[in-house]
Amino acid sequence: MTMPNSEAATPGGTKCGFVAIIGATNAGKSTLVNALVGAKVTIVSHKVQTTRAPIRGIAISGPSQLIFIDTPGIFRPRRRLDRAMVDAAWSGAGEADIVALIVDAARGLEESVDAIVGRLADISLPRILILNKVDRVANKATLLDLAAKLSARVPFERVFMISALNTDGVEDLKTWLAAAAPEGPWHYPEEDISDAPMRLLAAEITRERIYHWLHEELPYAITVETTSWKELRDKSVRIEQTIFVGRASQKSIVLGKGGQTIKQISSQARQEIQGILETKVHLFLFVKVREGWEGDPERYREMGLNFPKD
Ligand SMILES: Nc1nc2c(ncn2[C@@H]2O[C@H](COP(=O)(O)OP(=O)(O)OP(=O)(O)O)[C@@H](O)[C@H]2O)c(=O)[nH]1
Repeated sequence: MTMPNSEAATPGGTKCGFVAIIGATNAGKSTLVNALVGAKVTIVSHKVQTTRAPIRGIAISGPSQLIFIDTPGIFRPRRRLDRAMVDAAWSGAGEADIVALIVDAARGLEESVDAIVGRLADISLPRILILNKVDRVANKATLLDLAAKLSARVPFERVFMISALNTDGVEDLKTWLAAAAPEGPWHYPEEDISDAPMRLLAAEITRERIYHWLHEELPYAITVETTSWKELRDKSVRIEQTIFVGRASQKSIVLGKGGQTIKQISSQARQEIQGILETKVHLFLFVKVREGWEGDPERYREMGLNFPKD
């Protein structure tokens, strides 16, 4: 494995593994990475300063640093942004040390899983299969059946049956990944992991809240940037963020009637950021129209994506 950032080396016996998490929408990728990363929330951003694919989280297990590469769960991309994200996902998978396919065991072998498995066969890297949501499967024999069907399509080094939500089996998975990671220096210095990306994490939290409230009304991607971060004397933190939308009509959707929507988004995002920082947070959100950004290669680069050619 190449080590572009050798300055981050931790001397003696360290391991560092890139794990690409591949799965259909709703398979539980975020829940799993959050469970693996644990209380020590690190990078959970689509926009980390990396030349690799976007990173969803970093976990430390003994001498091993595990870096989870994000894969958006869109496998029928129509828009340019979606295509860029899917391309990033697959190129990320190609650069990883291990590819982990996560499947919603309660839904079984649906079409989207089938499509992913078909493409997985082209990647000549160690693969593992993670059957998630086993808490929702009453008949455990169906799990073995599903594992057998998927393994017949493409061989896996190992099959894990977990519940990311209850964290059942997550520790075993983490221990296995940590042992399987190749020897080498850590890619990210520990202090970088916990400090620098907080601005990105905070932006991501707001973006998630916007999607939560508006995913049906706002089919277009929006971006959020943390523009200011100040620690005040009373130890509280004042954060300013700008939400970029593609059109004026989207701006009014984000604001909502009488500013009600943005108020909800702001309040929930503030509480979540507050929970992570463990200090009082003042969050100020601004909405700006940035027309035509979907056709602007620079914006893609900012998000760590390549601009897809048609
Ligand atoms: N019952 C149960 N629900 C789960 C489990 N893991 C995840 N979920 C739920 O499944 C839904 C989707 O989980 P996410 O982690 O957002 O899935 P994702 O794969 O990251 O989704 P995308 O980012 O949209 O691709 C959420 O409602 C989770 O709470 C699990 O082990 N058991």
